[in-house]
Amino acid sequence: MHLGLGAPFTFLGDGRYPGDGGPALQRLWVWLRWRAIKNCPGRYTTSERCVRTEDPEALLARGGTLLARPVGPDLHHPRPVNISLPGKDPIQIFRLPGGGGLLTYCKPDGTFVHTLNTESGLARKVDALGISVDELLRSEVSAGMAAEAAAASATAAALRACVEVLPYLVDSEKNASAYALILKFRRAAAGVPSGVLNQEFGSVQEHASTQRKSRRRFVVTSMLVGDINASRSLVANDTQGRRRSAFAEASEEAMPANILPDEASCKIQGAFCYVHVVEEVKVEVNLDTGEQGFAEAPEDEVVLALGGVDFREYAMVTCYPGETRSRYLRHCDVSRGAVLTAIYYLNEDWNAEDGGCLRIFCDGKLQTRIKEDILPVANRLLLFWASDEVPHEVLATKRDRFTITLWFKRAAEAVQGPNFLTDLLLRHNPVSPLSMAAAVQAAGCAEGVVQQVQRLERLVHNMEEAAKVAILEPLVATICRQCGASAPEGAAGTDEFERHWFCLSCWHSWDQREGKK
Ligand SMILES: O=C(O)CCC(=O)C(=O)O
Ligand SMILES: [Fe+2]
Repeated sequence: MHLGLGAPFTFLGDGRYPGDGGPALQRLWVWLRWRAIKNCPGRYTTSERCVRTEDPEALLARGGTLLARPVGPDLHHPRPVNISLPGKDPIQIFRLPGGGGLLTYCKPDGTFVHTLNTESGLARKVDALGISVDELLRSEVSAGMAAEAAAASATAAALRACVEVLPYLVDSEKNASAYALILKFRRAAAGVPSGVLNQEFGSVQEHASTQRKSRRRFVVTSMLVGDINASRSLVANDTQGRRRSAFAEASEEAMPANILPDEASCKIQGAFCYVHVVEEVKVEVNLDTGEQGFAEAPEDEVVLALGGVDFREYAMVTCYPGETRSRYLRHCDVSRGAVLTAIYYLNEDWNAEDGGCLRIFCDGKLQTRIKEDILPVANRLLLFWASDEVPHEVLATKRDRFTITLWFKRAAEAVQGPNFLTDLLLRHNPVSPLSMAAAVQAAGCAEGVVQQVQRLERLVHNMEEAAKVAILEPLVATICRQCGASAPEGAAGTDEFERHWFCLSCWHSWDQREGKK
């Protein structure tokens, strides 16, 4: 039997992660019934009783996913990696030919809980377990045929690259991005001799370790795009030749901080920056201005509009697969309560024939006049207001199309809504150099609320997404929206404060004030 390593990436699963694994994973998928594990994209578990008593190797053999143990050398036979963590059930991982894997918890009563993992799901799990990806990859098949060896090394390189990037992302970024990262790296890896890949990824890793804490986000983009240089800020000339900075105050320190996080506060080489903002100008990024522009940055409407934008949502790496001619119909980015959309494109050698333009329409609900078609070429940063003034759509793409998107929002927007505490801790980041507490303070929250945010931040620090949700949800349900007290005895508000929780003492002080009137 041949496992078809020459045709990897054929996993279809439930259609949410096409290509995020190989034929062996697909075979497992159709053989047993799997259900998604909550908050763990690309990971599934099965409740089929018949496999509970079957160890992973027996299960894989019975499912036709594993060949009989080889007699001679050099047959495709994955070996398991065993992991024992103190206080946890032992884990056994089989990485499957072509990508993805079976991860099994071995219970003390002799039963097994099997999980099916797409390649990106596996990458996230490896990252969360803190195990060495090399160890896992050593279990990768060593294939005899050249084409198969190349495919196997492409999947291995992609997995390694993804696992190296993940520690620099926060949980929600990991969840949103791992799949796109795997696809991106795999494409980069296919056909590239592994020596070259190692060089590329190696240098990033070196860079990453020196920058670890302070500039994590920079690491990610620099890794993906390669030619983005650290510098100060984005300074631009508008069509009248006036120098303008799209980003905030004219102080060197505040400048990169206030609107874009570290990675984008850079000199963007060869990029165009379309700022569909106050005036409809197309501004070209001046490549050589460096810092000189700052002092002249005008106190104009752009600066005003971006003032108080203290939060951004997590960075989202997106892939629009070419295979399915993916597109995104006309819409405005209003649902997130953001002020500014920033999209960074990652596609080398993109041509008009590849489709996938971002089409921006002229302002107006029924307006069909096209303002601009923007090719998603590598290293292009696109900024536009996330308002109903900028209707746009992504035209059908013929190639896989990769982007990183950030939404920037004002503090007041970020702390709205009954679930704002969970939202803050799971989906939002303060714009550097603000700490979360400082940003929440700037949003006008009471000191008690700021302290709760700090406490909860510490509590869930370094936890996996699912654990964070499980811990935060019951805790925040009874925190007073007004003063931040933990108040199981309180009561929810009404009308526009429906589902907002308030402590008895806050209710009491409002009652008193009402009484005095
Ligand atoms: O990828 C793009 O060019 C735009 C995507 C978009 O409009 C969105 O995510 O809201
Ligand atoms: Fe959009």
